Amino acid sequence: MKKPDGKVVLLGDMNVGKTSLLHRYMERRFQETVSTVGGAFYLKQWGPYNISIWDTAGREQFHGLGSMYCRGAAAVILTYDVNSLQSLTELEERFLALTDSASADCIFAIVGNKVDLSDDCTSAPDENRPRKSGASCGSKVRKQVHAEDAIALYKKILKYKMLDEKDVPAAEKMCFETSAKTGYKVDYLFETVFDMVVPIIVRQKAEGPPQTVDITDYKPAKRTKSGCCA
Ligand SMILES: Nc1nc2c(ncn2[C@@H]2O[C@H](COP(=O)(O)OP(=O)(O)OP(=O)(O)O)[C@@H](O)[C@H]2O)c(=O)[nH]1
Ligand SMILES: [Mg+2]
Repeated sequence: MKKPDGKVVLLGDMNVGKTSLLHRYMERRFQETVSTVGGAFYLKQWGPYNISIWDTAGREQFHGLGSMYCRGAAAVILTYDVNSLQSLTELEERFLALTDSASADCIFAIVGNKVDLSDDCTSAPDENRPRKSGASCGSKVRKQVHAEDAIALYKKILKYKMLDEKDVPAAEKMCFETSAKTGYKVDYLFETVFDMVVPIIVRQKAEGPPQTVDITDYKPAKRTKSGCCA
């Protein structure tokens, strides 16, 4: 297997459609999924580079693995379901801290999936009315999360990472709405992210492997009978 040059990780609550987005992009179809256990990855050739795209489990019981998958990541795709405000809230409360192990110049994309269930309900919410889950809008449900909510989260992420807005891609560019079911904006999402990841890969390669000690390589010195080291 070719060694990946860079890493992109999908994070987000269970059921938001991370696996379905990856299937749609890599296999060009929408198929029934089972809830992910642990994590899995695909390799994507992008120009001269191999990019690994990691699909992680949203289930709480696998939460501890998240920061391991994020280690050294050049991009993190934070995914929510546009019909679940809770799934957006979880990104900030549960998933953002997992990205501490990502590359220092990691880019963040925020993706609202399942727009096919509500895409005729894009008008701004009535601020005086609570956002009721499942409220009807024509034949579809009213969207619970709007583009401005995702943009607000992006700005919170910048604060959390202590990044200046002028040094990173604009929020409007990094917040996407997709449908893994219809394929809406799925290619656009991944390809925008891959293009942005290339300069990070180039820098990571120029700097060489991270200066860390691999403790699995450690072999204790042989002890002689007298207790001194050989
Ligand atoms: N209508 C619609 N359903 C979707 C879409 N994407 C995913 N689904 C459905 O939502 C459910 C969950 O999708 P998954 O891709 O397994 O979700 P996940 O985020 O990988 O979930 P975990 O692996 O548990 O973290 C499945 O029944 C999918 O068929 C979409 O864009 N539109
Ligand atoms: Mg999954």
